[in-house]
Order: sequence, then C-alpha cells, then structure tokens
Amino acid sequence: MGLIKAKNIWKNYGDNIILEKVNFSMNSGEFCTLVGPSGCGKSTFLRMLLGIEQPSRGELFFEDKEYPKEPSDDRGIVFQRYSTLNHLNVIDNVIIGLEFKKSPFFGKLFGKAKKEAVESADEILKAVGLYHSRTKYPHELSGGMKQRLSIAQSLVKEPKLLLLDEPFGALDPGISKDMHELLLDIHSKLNFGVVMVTHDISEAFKLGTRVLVFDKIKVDENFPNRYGSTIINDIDSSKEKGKMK
Ligand SMILES: Nc1ncnc2c1ncn2[C@@H]1O[C@H](COP(=O)(O)OP(=O)(O)OP(=O)(O)O)[C@@H](O)[C@H]1O
Repeated sequence: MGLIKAKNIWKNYGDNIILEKVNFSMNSGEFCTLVGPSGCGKSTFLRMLLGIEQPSRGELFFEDKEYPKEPSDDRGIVFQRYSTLNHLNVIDNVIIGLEFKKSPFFGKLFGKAKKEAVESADEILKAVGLYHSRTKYPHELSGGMKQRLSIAQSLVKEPKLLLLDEPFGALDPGISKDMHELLLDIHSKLNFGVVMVTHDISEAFKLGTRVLVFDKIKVDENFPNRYGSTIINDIDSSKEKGKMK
C-alpha cells in the first residue's frame, strides 16, 4: 500500500503560485529528502503532508484514502526549533504526547495505562540516548539533546510518516552527524516513511533513499509569481551512495 500519493498538486496564495503540477508517491519505509532554492515551496509541501495546509488544486492521498484535513498522530513533525515544554522534565515531555493521544479529554493517564505510557516513553528515550537524562529539564539539555527529545516526542506516538523541517539546521556539525546516525538507526528498525526538508545537499544524499529536487521549470522575469515549483528531479540516492563508496 502506498503511504502518500500526490496527483497534479497546485498551491497558490492569491496570485502567487508556489507549487504546480506536483506528482509524487512514496511507500512506507522510504526516506525522501527535499532540496531546492530558498522560497521554492518545500515547507509548504511539508505542511500539506502534515495536514495543516490544503492544496489549491489536485489530489492528495494518505494510505490510498483522501488526505486527512488536520494533523493526527499518524503524522509526526520535527522543526528546527525545539518543541519541548520547559516546565516538564524529559520523561514527562514524552509521556504528555501519549496522554493526549490516549486520553484526549483529560490529557492524563492513570494506573495500568500510565505504567504502559512510562514503559513506551522509556523505550523511545533509550533509542534516542536520553534515558539517563529522563529527569532533567529542557534548560539542562544541550541543543542536540533537545532535538533528540523533539524526535522522541514524535516517535513515541508511532507515526506512519515522520516529517522533518530542517531539524538539524541549528546544530553544530559534530552533533548533526550524531543525529544522522541516530535517525538512520531508528529508521532502519521502525518501518515509517520520512519526508525531510534540508538545505544541506550532502545531508540529503546521506540520509535519503530518494532526493527530490524542487524548482521552477519556467520563469517569467516580469511576473516572478506566475509559475510555481515542481519536482524537477527524483533521484534514487542508494545508487549515488553506491558510487560514493
Ligand atoms: N501562509 C502563507 N501566505 C502567503 N504566502 C506564503 C505563506 N506560506 C508561505 N508563503 C510563501 O510561499 C513561498 C514558499 O515558502 P516556503 O516556506 O514553502 O519555501 P521553502 O522552499 O521552504 O523556503 P526556505 O528554503 O527558505 O525555508 C514563499 O514565497 C513564502 O513567502
């Protein structure tokens, strides 16, 4: 079963055409990275996949069904800025997502359900290397640790699709490298799909199984908003990785 299918998607804000004729499909387990010039519409496309923006035209499907019109736990997102709650410690930052998933009305779990939530949170904190910092507060964490916590917050809800918008853009190069290894490791164990926006071409090829290049095919010098971007190249990066070895 396909995870995402986009058929002839267009997106405009008023007269400003951002995306046009975007055709795309991906399966679970694929890791797609999106690259392209600044302002070409990568984040807009990601927001459509999250469900907080709708295409102006065209059809979008999630698991072969009409795309949900709002975010859900099936689709997690990690931004460049951290999504941690400063008044909660590490473990509670992870558990709160499960509490709202399983008890949307009260936002609290009790008894057996709470015990299971703690177990799931501990498991994911082990996977992202934060288990020993589970009682620390966000202000006691480094940037890399906070971003690992943001990833844990998304993954604990077992999303089918993980959306990443330049998640490592604010981190030091050494820390980003560690985060790459972490993400590849978790992705190889859990069969979710990933769509990640990045400005870093080497990161795109290192992490992605597919690198999607967004850009405009046509440019009108007098009316720059007249044409939108589309996917001008869809590269099987496993072949490129083979060449790089
Ligand atoms: N809500 C909005 N209303 C009007 N215009 C918008 C809105 N959101 C985005 N845009 C415009 O859409 C265009 C694409 O923005 P987007 O953030 O998707 O690009 P991007 O490729 O992710 O850019 P960058 O690489 O710089 O982050 C920009 O011109 C932006 O100003």
